[in-house]
Amino acid sequence: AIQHRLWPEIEKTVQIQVSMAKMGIGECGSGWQLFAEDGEMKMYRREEEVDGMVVDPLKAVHIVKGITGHEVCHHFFNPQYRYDWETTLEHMTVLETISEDTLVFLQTHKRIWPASQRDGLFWSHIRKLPNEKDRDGPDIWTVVNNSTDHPDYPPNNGKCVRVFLTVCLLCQTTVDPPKEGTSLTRDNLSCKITYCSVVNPGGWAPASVLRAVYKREYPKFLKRFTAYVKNQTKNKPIMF
Ligand SMILES: O=S(=O)(CCO)c1ccc(-c2ccc(C3CCCC3)c([C@H]3C[C@H]3c3ccccn3)c2)cc1
Repeated sequence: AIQHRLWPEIEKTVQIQVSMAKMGIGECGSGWQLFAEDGEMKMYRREEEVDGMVVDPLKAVHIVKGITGHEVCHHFFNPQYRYDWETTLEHMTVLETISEDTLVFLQTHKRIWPASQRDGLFWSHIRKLPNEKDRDGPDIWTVVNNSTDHPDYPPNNGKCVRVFLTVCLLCQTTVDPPKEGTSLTRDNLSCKITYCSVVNPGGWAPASVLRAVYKREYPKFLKRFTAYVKNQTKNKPIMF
């Protein structure tokens, strides 16, 4: 197949992001502070600024029962579900369908006072990865989102400030085998979700405001998104 212009960047970014997502918090370099915890969900951030702007990297780990990594990534990647779970979204369009596993999105997020409204333009790629720990075990699934350019939508030419983001959702499914002679049900499934994101707000916004927004929005986002996937899949056949 002919190679798309973004393919080399996608390949490299996915490898880097997946290897970073696989690292434990300890290995990931120091400075991670736990800033939110809710049951199995733990959220860490590092306080970092670039040109005086808050770009705090975020790493969240969550363990959710009853769903698979494929189901989580499927609902995160596909545009048709996004308005159901992404509450800060004002508008979303797919600018380009590079392939069935690679899309280019343009999204505007609801304005967060006193910051000006933001939009994001990024490629999104979904991929199944071999399970290196357990060759017979379920595959690992990932979605990587990374800011990119598009000739028709240059940054900051309308009402929105363009954010620059890199996001990696990495999902590892675990199956606890059912008792002899009983069939596999969703009670035998659990999924370890690692969500990493770095969002550069693109234009100045008060650090205190941004950190308050992140502290409120990220836990809400991950809880709402995982609850959405559980609800969407509970009466459907398991998608491995
Ligand atoms: O995981 S994704 O790819 C899912 C596709 O939508 C993703 C996630 C988050 C963002 C995003 C973009 C802008 C902002 C801010 C920056 C200054 C003012 C708006 C925030 C901050 C507000 C925080 C936030 C955290 C989680 C969810 C939404 N909102 C987040 C974009 C994409």
